[in-house]
Amino acid sequence: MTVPPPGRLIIVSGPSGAGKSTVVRRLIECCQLPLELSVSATTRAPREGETDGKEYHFLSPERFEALRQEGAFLESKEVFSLGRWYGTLHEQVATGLKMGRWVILEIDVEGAIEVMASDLDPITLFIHPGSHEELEKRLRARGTETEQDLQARLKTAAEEMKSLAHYQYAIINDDVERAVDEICSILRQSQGT
Ligand SMILES: Nc1ncnc2c1ncn2[C@@H]1O[C@H](COP(=O)(O)OP(=O)(O)OP(=O)(O)O)[C@@H](O)[C@H]1O
Ligand SMILES: Nc1nc2c(ncn2[C@@H]2O[C@H](COP(=O)(O)O)[C@@H](O)[C@H]2O)c(=O)[nH]1
Repeated sequence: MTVPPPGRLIIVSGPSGAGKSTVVRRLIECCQLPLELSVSATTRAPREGETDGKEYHFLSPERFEALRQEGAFLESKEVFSLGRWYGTLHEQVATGLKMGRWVILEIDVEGAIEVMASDLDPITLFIHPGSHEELEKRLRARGTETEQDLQARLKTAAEEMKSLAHYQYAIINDDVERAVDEICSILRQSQGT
């Protein structure tokens, strides 16, 4: 039986609305590496068009807390301080890495810093849109948040920008295809290291 080459862990963080999901989706489509997204668990409600198990595992607060108590999460955070939890499941990561996949965690800064301190040796990327004005424009255009939620996301964004120095690479997502090319080159260069 052939043993697959070892997998890698990749962390993608950045303010809500920076375009992380858009860029990661495209990266997985077009970068010739065995990339896969780790599907996080969350207690937030699904948005229109989101499917359980695809964008997230949508859980009740009780189920999420039970999993937390069991130690099922590599990390979990109450992102935006609005009572909604998000977490990376150990099993998602372990299964992907064992199969030689390059597993992408799309997670907030606090969760990312926790994973950086582990022995998983992640490649770390911080995606931002170039300006706070552009971020607000994108979040408003996406139209998925209430005004209260949007304001919480913008406030958190200002805080998250201060953590950019914790990351190995900062990517400006001013153009999706350009950002994807840049990230794909970074990942390819790290192959074999
Ligand atoms: N380079 C870009 N230029 C203009 N609009 C963009 C760009 N990249 C993404 N967008 C748009 O910005 C919005 C936010 O993108 P996306 O949902 O991917 O952000 P995100 O960082 O994953 O947000 P969240 O953290 O809230 O999940 C979307 O409507 C998306 O189509
Ligand atoms: N610490 C973690 N943060 C996570 C995880 N999954 C997503 N996120 C972060 O949440 C925000 C908001 O996501 P949205 O889908 O509600 O727009 C996003 O910016 C991610 O940074 C996780 O498992 N752990």
